[in-house]
Amino acid sequence: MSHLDNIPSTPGKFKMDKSPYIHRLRWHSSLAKLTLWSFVFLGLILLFFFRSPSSSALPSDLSRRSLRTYNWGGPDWEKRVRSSARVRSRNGISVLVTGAAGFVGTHVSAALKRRGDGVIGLDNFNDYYDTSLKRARQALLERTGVFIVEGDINDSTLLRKLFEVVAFTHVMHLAAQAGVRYAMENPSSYVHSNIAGLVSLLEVCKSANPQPAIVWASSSSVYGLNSKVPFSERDRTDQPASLYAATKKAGEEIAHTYNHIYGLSLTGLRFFTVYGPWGRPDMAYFFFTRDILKGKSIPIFEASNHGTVARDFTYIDDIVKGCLAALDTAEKSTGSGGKKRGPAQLRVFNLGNTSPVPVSDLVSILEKILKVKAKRQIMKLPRNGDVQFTHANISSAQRELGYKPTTDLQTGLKKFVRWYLSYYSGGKKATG
Ligand SMILES: O=C(O)[C@H]1O[C@H](OP(=O)(O)OP(=O)(O)OC[C@H]2O[C@@H](n3ccc(=O)[nH]c3=O)[C@H](O)[C@@H]2O)[C@H](O)[C@@H](O)[C@@H]1O
Repeated sequence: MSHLDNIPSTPGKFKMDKSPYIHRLRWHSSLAKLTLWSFVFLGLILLFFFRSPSSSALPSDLSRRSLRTYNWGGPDWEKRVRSSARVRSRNGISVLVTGAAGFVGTHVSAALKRRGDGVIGLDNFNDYYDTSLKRARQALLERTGVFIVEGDINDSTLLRKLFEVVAFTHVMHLAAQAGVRYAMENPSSYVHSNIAGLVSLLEVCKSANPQPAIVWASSSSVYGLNSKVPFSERDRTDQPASLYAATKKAGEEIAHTYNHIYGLSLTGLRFFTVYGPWGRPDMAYFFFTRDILKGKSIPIFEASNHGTVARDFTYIDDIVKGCLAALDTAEKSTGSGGKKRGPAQLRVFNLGNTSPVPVSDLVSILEKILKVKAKRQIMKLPRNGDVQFTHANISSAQRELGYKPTTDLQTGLKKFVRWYLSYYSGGKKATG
């Protein structure tokens, strides 16, 4: 019997003894043991959080994933950061890319590096989906010379350290809790990443000297119940249909505040259902592919009265071009030392494809490419945040960013499937 077995788990486990004296003695000794073990336990927890001076300790009331600790710091680490952030082309920029092991983050980081910009990635490698895919993306970036620092955007000590080591000219902020439906399961992770994380990042950016210009990922979901099509940046965005959308909308308002008070240059990009190679396994096109190949049935949502559900699916390469153009046209922030010195740029752009495709057509395209008939299971659109359709008006991005999507869904899905088959035939399994 282990000595741990003596510790009562609940006061209810105490039995009444005949002698009140013996009872009191036992009670006192048990209480002493309980106190002792409580201290030992508390000590262990504190040791866990503070064992390294360069590890981050985060408030415990946030999401489960934020309790992780990360190791960073030291001369070797700083050397890697500097080398990765070194600008190698004339007029190049140095960019901190948050969410660099994510789908869009990986593609944007690689594209920036390819043209000679300095890039440092930051990612917390959370387990919202298969982390081995994130690690594979990390390995891919490492081969191109991009170092991803492991850490959370809520860790302001780490962020400040990064700005101390590198005078970033730009921040490409892509770290977020993504996914529309998962917000019902884990609401706090959306608040943690998309609101608290954004504020933590902007706080450090506003105090940096020089302040960087920031481009960040908003979402088409901010249009929510808006029924005016195509969605224009001027349309109302005050009817979000999911908590995810609400946190992205909150992000846009927070961006306004930091622009207004501190002179930060801020550009929000409303992405429309981005897809492509190295994509996110939680997205429909990805798990439809997996399940069609497995012979599993796939749920296809349909609105009431057999209404079509459609998305303005946008190919990753088009999105990357939009991101780079947003960075290149971003004006400098105007503040310094946390003080605004003049008005600064504040923009928001739709980055979509401008041709919505019904989800059932997406499935037909996949069937053709995979040469497998899907087991379609038509379901009512769940009332958990999904909107019936999205459709981007991109004239503003076209005018100011030179943004012009060129990949249709069929071409883009072919490229995705080619990647999917080669990635998962290389011994990797699509889990889920
Ligand atoms: O555009 C955006 O801003 C958003 O795009 C996607 O959200 P969503 O369009 O809902 O993408 P999927 O989850 O891949 O769904 C695509 C379509 O398939 C439908 N769907 C989804 C899941 C399913 O089981 N069946 C089904 O028919 C959805 O209703 C939707 O019309 C991303 O997941 C969000 O992170 C992103 O912010």
